[in-house]
Amino acid sequence: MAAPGRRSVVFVTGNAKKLEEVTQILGDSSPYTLVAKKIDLPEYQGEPDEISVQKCREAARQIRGPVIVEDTCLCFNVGVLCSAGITLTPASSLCCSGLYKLLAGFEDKSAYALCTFAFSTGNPEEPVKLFKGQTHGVIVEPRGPRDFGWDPCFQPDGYDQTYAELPKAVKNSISHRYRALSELSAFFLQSNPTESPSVPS
Ligand SMILES: O=P(O)(O)OP(=O)(O)OP(=O)(O)OC[C@H]1O[C@@H](n2cnc3c(O)ncnc32)[C@H](O)[C@@H]1O
Ligand SMILES: [Mg+2]
Repeated sequence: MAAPGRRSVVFVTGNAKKLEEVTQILGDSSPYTLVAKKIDLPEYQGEPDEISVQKCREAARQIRGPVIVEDTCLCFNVGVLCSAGITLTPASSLCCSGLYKLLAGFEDKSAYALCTFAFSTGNPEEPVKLFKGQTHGVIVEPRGPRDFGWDPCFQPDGYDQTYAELPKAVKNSISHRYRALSELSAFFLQSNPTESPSVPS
């Protein structure tokens, strides 16, 4: 239940680790309460923006009200395989060691994690708003706990530990998710200054 006086927004995700991070990033002091709904939405294919819009529209249709969804993908920069980059979605997901091996023959192991939050007012006539965050890094041989997706094989630029090895608080202060959530919070601040979510700076 949302605390009295705090705005609540439904966040639809089927991923408990993602929800855990979002909750930690927003922190207790946020005047904004996330009401999590575990719904396994279809895994749409396409460009990241299209995926997020479709996912959000479907979530809003099911919830019948304002809703947030989040979509994350790991994009490789190797121009040889695909000039637009390769996006890892669950439909094409590989285990971490597979991911590293996939890039083994390529010199360019750079990649970026892209997170997109999508917000719908619940009105299908209104456009879905997108808020994005990116963190750049390299794909390395997996290191660290393997409890969250590709964290063991993504080493953010400027660090010698992978996302999985870094303390959670550090990942949550530099991550793609943190950056996208900052954009979302700024939007809520702007649109409703008295009842808005905040991301600690
Ligand atoms: O219900 P949703 O929110 O869609 O949850 P999902 O697990 O399907 O999430 P995505 O489609 O956004 O994510 C695609 C894959 O990327 C993984 N992933 C997402 N965020 C990650 C992160 O911060 N670190 C590592 N892996 C992540 C996730 O576990 C999925 O296998
Ligand atoms: Mg998904």
